[in-house]
Amino acid sequence: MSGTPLAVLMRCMNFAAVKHKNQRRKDAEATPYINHPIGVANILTEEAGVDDVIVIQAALLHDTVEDTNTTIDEIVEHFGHNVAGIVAEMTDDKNLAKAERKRQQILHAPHASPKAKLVKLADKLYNLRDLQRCTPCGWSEDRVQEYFVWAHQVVAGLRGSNRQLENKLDDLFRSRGIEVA
Ligand SMILES: Nc1nc2c(ncn2[C@@H]2O[C@H](COP(=O)(O)OP(=O)(O)O)[C@@H](OP(=O)(O)OP(=O)(O)O)[C@H]2O)c(=O)[nH]1
Ligand SMILES: [Mn+2]
Repeated sequence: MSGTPLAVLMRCMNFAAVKHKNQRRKDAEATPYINHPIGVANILTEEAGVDDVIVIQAALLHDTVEDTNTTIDEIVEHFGHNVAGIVAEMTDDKNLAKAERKRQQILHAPHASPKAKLVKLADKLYNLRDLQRCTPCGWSEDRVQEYFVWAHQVVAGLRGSNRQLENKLDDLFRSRGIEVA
């Protein structure tokens, strides 16, 4: 928590890298998983004009609790309540069946905090671009298209948060034949 903003960000990046060290993305190249949280943080600074360090910290840490053994208490201890709150908002309940988890994301999106909405938009933008880049191992074309349709429904609940990200997401949805309002 203490330290210059730069030191705090490097501590987050290091924490996420250690936590995700054995994970790979689902693409054929098995890209290191850490590329994703770093890429989400980079979208926020480079493409969304975000300069709130709390949001960038949360972006770097956003999948640690959902996808590794990290607990929210650990995030609180190392990075404080503000960051931990956003990470909690980014964490799906893995006890729920997948279809229900996906439904919950659509339902919860409109009620997310403004900072969590920014991270959620950047997360979806990264994942949709990743799907355009290459199909994850074992995914059919239909599954890819279903992810776009579902992401469009989640993004509907996040609108009004960041014009640049929403415009780029809308371009992607249109490229997939999904009508945007
Ligand atoms: N597009 C893409 N996604 C990959 C890849 N490797 C891992 N993922 C992750 O897979 C998740 C989407 O896959 P699903 O089958 O829908 O979800 P699941 O992993 O939770 O079962 C995303 O998780 P998430 O970050 O929690 O996001 P979200 O599901 O909440 O959008 C995404 O980060 C990849 O190579 N390409
Ligand atoms: Mn993610």
